[in-house]
Amino acid sequence: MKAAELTEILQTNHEDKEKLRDIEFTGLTQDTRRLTPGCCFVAIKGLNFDGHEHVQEAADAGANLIIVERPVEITGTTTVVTVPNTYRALAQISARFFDDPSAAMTMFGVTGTNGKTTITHLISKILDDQGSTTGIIGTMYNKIGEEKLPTINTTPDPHTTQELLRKMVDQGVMECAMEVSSIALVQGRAWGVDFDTAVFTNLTEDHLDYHKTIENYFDAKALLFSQLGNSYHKSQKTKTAVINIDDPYGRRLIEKTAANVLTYGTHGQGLLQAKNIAVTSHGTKFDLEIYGRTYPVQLQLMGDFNVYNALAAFGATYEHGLNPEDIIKSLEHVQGVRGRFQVVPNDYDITVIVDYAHTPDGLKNVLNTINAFANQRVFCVVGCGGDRETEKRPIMAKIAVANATDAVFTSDNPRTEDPESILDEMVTGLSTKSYTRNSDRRDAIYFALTQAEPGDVVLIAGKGHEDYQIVGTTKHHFDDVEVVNDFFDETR
Ligand SMILES: CC(=O)N[C@H]1[C@@H](OP(=O)(O)OP(=O)(O)OC[C@H]2O[C@@H](n3ccc(=O)[nH]c3=O)[C@H](O)[C@@H]2O)O[C@H](CO)[C@@H](O)[C@@H]1O[C@H](C)C(=O)N[C@@H](C)C(=O)N[C@H](CCC(=O)O)C(=O)O
Ligand SMILES: Nc1ncnc2c1ncn2[C@@H]1O[C@H](COP(=O)(O)OP(=O)(O)OP(=O)(O)O)[C@@H](O)[C@H]1O
Ligand SMILES: N[C@H](CCC[C@H](N)C(=O)O)C(=O)O
Ligand SMILES: [Mg+2]
Repeated sequence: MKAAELTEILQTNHEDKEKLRDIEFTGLTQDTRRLTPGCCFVAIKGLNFDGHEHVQEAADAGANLIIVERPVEITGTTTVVTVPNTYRALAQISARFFDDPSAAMTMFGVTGTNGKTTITHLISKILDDQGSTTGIIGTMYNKIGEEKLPTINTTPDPHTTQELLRKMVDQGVMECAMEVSSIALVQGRAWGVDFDTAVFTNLTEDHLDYHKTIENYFDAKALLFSQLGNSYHKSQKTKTAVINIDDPYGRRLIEKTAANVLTYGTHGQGLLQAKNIAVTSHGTKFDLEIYGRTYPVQLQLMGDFNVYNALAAFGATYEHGLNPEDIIKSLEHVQGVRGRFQVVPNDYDITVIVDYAHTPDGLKNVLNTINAFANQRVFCVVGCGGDRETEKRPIMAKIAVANATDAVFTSDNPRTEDPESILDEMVTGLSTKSYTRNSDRRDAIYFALTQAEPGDVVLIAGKGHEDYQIVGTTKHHFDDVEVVNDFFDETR
């Protein structure tokens, strides 16, 4: 790529623009550990490292161009250019380097505390059923058609994102549903993506260790909506915001966007509404109303919260031009998303549910859904992740005690924290009689399953699809569903 192209997109002074005139680069990276000769290296200041301290390494390894945001000293002939914000520059250069793939397809960005993974999968399923080949970027994996690639973050860094989007376009993907986390929005990971549709699910307490206040957390989510249509991309696509109007933060978001807005809800407001919702142990029924027309819907997905997820996916794909009957048919066929209200079949008439609820709101919703059909005991095995916000710990424990007959507290991913200290924080203020505690997750699951009688429900919350447990800095293999199956294989 000719660096001269960057003069249009980078905020540099005249002198630096001149420097860019005659350079070319063959690759792009923000990590010296992955640098190839002839490439452009962008120095990022992270939480653990500062790329600016690695610029000499980059030059020595043969970088043709180095982008920085503060003065650096290097020996050698590599060209160094300064911009105000290297993360933004990385997003912009990545989009250009991969020839702006998001502009060549329909991009659905989904943000909110809970429901992102579910909604991206629903959108993808609806479109696949219409014969599309779709992509997904999110928590569980990045998906290009049938191919699933492992991922570290819910929303990858901008370089990885653009590289993925380019692969998608090259492989015939025309639509991509992408989870956009609040942390990613603050860090500018999604800057180079030209979204057509932005979906807002809900906003409740989460990630306060990172954002500090709920207002900052809201401001982060709002960036997806304020940036919609304000980008420097080549395309002139129509922009749509699909917003949950039952959520007070959703109502505030409407003011933040210049895009067309489709509101959805279940409380009698919204252009798109669900009415007469009935939850059973086999699924959820409701009437979907849009612009004065009503359609009956029978989801296999459980829980009120999945009605919201279905509305969000309906709204996004309806605005994309799909026929309501076709969308509903697809929604009705979805059996579930892995680790989200996943029922683990067994021969003992115990309803075992593995669910990714790892926030207070998520846990409350899942327990409410269970209580709507359960008529015997409800066990709730749950923990809270280490090196994450501590505020949610006692709140989640109280929700478990209040909404389950038997609360069993255990470890989630303790990471570098002491598992017993996390449990101490969870049970603060609770009577010791109201719960059982065992920091070994396998033992805690076995304990609940041993106690359970036919007809009881056992919810195992917090880790959903995860097939690992992070203890210290080591990732061990651990899979809630597998542990449940081991129990039934071994002990009965
Ligand atoms: C706290 C946080 O957000 N960290 C993210 C951040 O890492 P970091 O700031 O630690 O980066 P760093 O390791 O200090 O490196 C800084 C720079 O120096 C470079 N470097 C470093 C060493 C070297 O020798 N040479 C070199 O060039 C690195 O490549 C990098 O460019 O940038 C990385 C690349 O984008 C992310 O993978 C990483 O996410 C970590 C793994 C993480 O756990 N993040 C969580 C908090 C997160 O982002 N979660 C959200 C929400 C999840 C959800 O709700 O679903 C998510 O989107 O995943
Ligand atoms: N619309 C919703 N409202 C509230 N809770 C929900 C909703 N959808 C799902 N949940 C609960 O939250 C859990 C996580 O759902 P999902 O993975 O779809 O959310 P997410 O936003 O992708 O989460 P993450 O931020 O961890 O990626 C589910 O297992 C369920 O318990
Ligand atoms: N995206 C969230 C997921 C939390 C899942 C839970 N199992 C944990 O590890 O705390 C995070 O990384 O904070
Ligand atoms: Mg997710």
